[in-house]
Amino acid sequence: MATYIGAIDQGTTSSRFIVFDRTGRIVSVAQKEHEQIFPKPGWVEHDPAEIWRRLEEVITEAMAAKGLKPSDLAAIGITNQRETTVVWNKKTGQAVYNAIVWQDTRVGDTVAEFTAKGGQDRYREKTGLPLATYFSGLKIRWILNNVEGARAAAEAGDLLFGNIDTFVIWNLTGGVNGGVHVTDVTNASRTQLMDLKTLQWDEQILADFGIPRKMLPQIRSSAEVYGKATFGPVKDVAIAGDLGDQQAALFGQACFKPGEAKNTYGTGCFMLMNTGEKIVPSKCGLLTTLGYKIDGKPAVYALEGSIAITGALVQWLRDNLNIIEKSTDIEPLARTVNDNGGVYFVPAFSGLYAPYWKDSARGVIAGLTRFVNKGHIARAVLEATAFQVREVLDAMETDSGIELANLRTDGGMVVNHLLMQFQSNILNKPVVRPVVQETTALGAAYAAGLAVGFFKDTDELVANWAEDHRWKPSMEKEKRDQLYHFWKKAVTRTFDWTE
Ligand SMILES: Nc1ncnc2c1ncn2[C@@H]1O[C@H](COP(=O)(O)OP(=O)(O)O)[C@@H](O)[C@H]1O
Ligand SMILES: O=P(O)(O)OC[C@H](O)CO
Repeated sequence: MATYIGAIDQGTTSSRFIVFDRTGRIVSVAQKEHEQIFPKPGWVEHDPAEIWRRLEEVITEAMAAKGLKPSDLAAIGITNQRETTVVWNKKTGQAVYNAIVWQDTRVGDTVAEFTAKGGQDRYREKTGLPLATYFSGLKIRWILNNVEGARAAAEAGDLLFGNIDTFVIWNLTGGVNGGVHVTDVTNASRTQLMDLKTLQWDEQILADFGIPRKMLPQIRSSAEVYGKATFGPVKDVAIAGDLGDQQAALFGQACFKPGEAKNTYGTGCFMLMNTGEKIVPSKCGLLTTLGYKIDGKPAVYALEGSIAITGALVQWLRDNLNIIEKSTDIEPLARTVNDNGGVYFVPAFSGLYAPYWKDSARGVIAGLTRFVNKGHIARAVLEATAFQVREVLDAMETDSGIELANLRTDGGMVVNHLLMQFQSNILNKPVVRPVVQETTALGAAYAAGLAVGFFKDTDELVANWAEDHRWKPSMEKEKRDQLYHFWKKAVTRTFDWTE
């Protein structure tokens, strides 16, 4: 009998394959980064063929490392960077253009055009989302309008659209030889093409954006069997879970009750609160989105605060300024100084997401003097994450009417003690990290395991959650208020930069 569950986590920075046991502990893991392609300012792309190759490599490596056979896995779940848009030819399997990554701002003009016609919130009631460069719908439109022959091929039924989940499942289940073309409600909710209530593609928005219905995947639940893997090391294993990565982290953190929330610190930062079967509209700049849907049960919704640039700013310091060699160097560098030296770094590299939704904002380093050194810059980089999370948490508490007793965290940045302590100080709340920090992959594994009966129910999953570390607030109110005041002031300096 199969003793494990596999999870593919295809993130913005890297791809992982993780094998979990029944208690949610990691048995085997392999991870590989892929190239970040920046063809022009504000453009961000990935090569879908490279992503698929990296996945083949990490699956092969993680299975081989522990001598695992396909029959050792009860099922595989998929989780993925959301919104990132791939359009490919279903006869050749080749993408017609690179994947346009969620952070890409190339559709800024189209957003402005649609906003001028009906306001930024014209699709909010139906989709939960404001018009912004972030979501997939306008990215698909860009490909159809700008890649030679793409629109005609799409209309002829030769092209398929998918977010990364769809592209991976299609390839994993046979590709040109009968791959299944599906997505789940959480991923579909990020396209701005799905109606939150009906959980179906919305014909009016498709017509407005000029997107042929036939290129879209079928929308399914997040936990059901979609097909079987055809790829060697996992051949015939059921593909049974699909969740966007932030929703997967909500699932992996066992936030199954309304009012429970998590915050994931990766390339960007994403706070999600479970709102149960209720669709809660936001008045404070959050998104209304799908939380998850278990097959045969009602959909569960969420409020989300999305921040585009958090860990990516650490990468930028490493790759573009070469101030550090690796991400972990930022903490010792930031510890060479006592405070930020008056520096505030607002990383509006992709405009500002929640709670502002301003595509035309661009990054700013404010408060520079000759006193400032690279230690202060490093500190300002880390503090930028914490300040942005404070803005989102304030919005979340107002929109939901729920005050969080503490903040459950996960993601690549939560190993950084300086950041987590500052986060707790600036929120004036305890910040908590669970034992298994790979909650994203764990959530996908949980969904797949529930679908095939490997796990009985969500109560069994709640019992797996265990606290690893807790940071407690230790900052005077006056100091906290002063820091936050200057952060807010620095944010205003980013507004309306592009014209
Ligand atoms: N010690 C650290 N301090 C601060 N940031 C870190 C540290 N280690 C990793 N990071 C950042 O965390 C991010 C990777 O987190 P991860 O959750 O793997 O991201 P993703 O799922 O978006 O690919 C990178 O942007 C990296 O810069
Ligand atoms: O790949 P991550 O973890 O940065 O997550 C990206 C988000 O899904 C974008 O919405």
